[in-house]
Amino acid sequence: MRKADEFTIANKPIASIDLMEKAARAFVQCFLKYEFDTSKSVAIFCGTGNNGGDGLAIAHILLANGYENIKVYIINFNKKQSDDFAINLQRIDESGCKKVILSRASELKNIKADLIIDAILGSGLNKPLEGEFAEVVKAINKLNKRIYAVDVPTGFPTEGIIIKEYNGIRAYKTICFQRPKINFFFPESAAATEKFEVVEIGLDENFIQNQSADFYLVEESDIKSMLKPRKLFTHKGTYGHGLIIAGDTNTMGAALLSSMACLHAGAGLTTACIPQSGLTALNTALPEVMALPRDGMSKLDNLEKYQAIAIGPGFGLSAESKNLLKSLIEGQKPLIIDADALNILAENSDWIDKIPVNSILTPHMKEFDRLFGKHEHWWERIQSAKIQAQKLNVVIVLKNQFTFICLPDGKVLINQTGNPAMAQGGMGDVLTGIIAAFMAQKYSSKDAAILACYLHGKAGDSLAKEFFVATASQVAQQIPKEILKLNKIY
Ligand SMILES: NC(=O)C1=CN([C@@H]2O[C@H](COP(=O)(O)OP(=O)(O)OC[C@H]3O[C@@H](n4cnc5c(N)ncnc54)[C@H](O)[C@@H]3O)[C@@H](O)[C@H]2O)[C@@H](O)CC1
Repeated sequence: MRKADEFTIANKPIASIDLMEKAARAFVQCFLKYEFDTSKSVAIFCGTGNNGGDGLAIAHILLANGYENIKVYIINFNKKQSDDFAINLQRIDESGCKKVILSRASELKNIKADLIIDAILGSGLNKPLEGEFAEVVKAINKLNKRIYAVDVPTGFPTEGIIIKEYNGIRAYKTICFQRPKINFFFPESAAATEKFEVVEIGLDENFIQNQSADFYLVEESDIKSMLKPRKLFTHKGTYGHGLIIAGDTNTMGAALLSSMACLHAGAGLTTACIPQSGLTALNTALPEVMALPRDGMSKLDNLEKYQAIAIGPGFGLSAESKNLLKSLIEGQKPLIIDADALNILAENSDWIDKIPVNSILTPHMKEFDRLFGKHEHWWERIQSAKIQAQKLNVVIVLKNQFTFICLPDGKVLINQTGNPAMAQGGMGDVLTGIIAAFMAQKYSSKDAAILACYLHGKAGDSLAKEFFVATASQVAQQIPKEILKLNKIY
């Protein structure tokens, strides 16, 4: 972003002070959507760099928008001011806005504000907060008011390790500029901000898009361009055959959910490879799905008829399950490996290097750590996932609120769809079934993983508008509706 900022200033007819003004306007426009009661008092805490400069510009724009009770607090601990901060300080002085300059944290007393805007430090943070900065932030957090952070909560690193003892601003909402910061996608960011919203500030988009980066956001436009229409004269054979090897006596539901998702995400044929004990349940719940009883089997024949093979949901850890997984790994056909199959792999780590290339692994955090070692921080976990995806030549779908799709070329795609209404058992089984459906339809492993993660989350997002909780079966059934919204041409 810093490079984009410099490029925009150098190549577009815009001075850096005007870019700051644009950023401040974008912040205020977003802020006013939520805080339209202009009788509220607002305390704006400003550092003396460009983040603080934004804060000052926000103050005079809020004044112009009817907020009368605005006070800026200048955190003057660094003593050095950026040029644009200095210009905006002069503007604030001319506007007559109330201003307090703080040279020490202890001078911060008797703050009576309904709302707080944090513009002390932004993306320029270069080390964790300490000393006076840590003290002043502690005092601001203690006020227990709704805090809106400008671009980044003070003390929160935009990338890299987020320390466990996070001592920065605890914002209600962060309104950030042009692109979300990578670290907002890690669960540890919950300590720094409850929500974040991205606003456009007019940086050069062509420049940003052409930058080489390790992290990419999955956008709806990517999904639209990937989805293939279902054409006239096609038949079930056109859309491939997915095999779901899943379920055990007490976990048959996982096999049903996965198979149901494979069906709804468009595989031409779906076969569930389950224990005999699940046949009645399968035939009753999903008459479209075929059954392949696997009792006593340590190897499956005729695998060439399946275009996608998923293994793991509710699969169990029995000797029989282990033998079956081993034979499939030795078969060198790409697999979708989930849940218990990942746990079996973790117990047999010498198999990991033999996973067929172009396979897709779908671990959640704990499964990932069981496979590849314990990680204290999400940043480190993602770095490991990147390395492993490259080394093994597989796709690793690291599941969380925001799912990271790590590709064999070292890129990491971030899926932004999905929501807490989906926090319920069975969701992972459904995701596995959707991936299998796209693999069956001859999408590459990469595209199948991206499409499945996006549509799975999108289905949950649609359901969350209507339901407090979205169940895994509902998500599976919602998938064809989501595909239709994005791909209407027949
Ligand atoms: N392209 C962009 O992203 C734009 C950025 N703007 C603003 O500019 C901000 C970045 O501004 P700056 O680079 O001036 O940096 P900041 O304003 O974030 O920080 C100011 C200075 O504080 C010092 N500092 C860093 N860590 C510290 C610590 N732990 N304790 C004490 N001091 C510390 C550093 O010397 C740093 O340069 C962004 O967050 C955003 O708010 C906007 O004005 C417009 C455009």
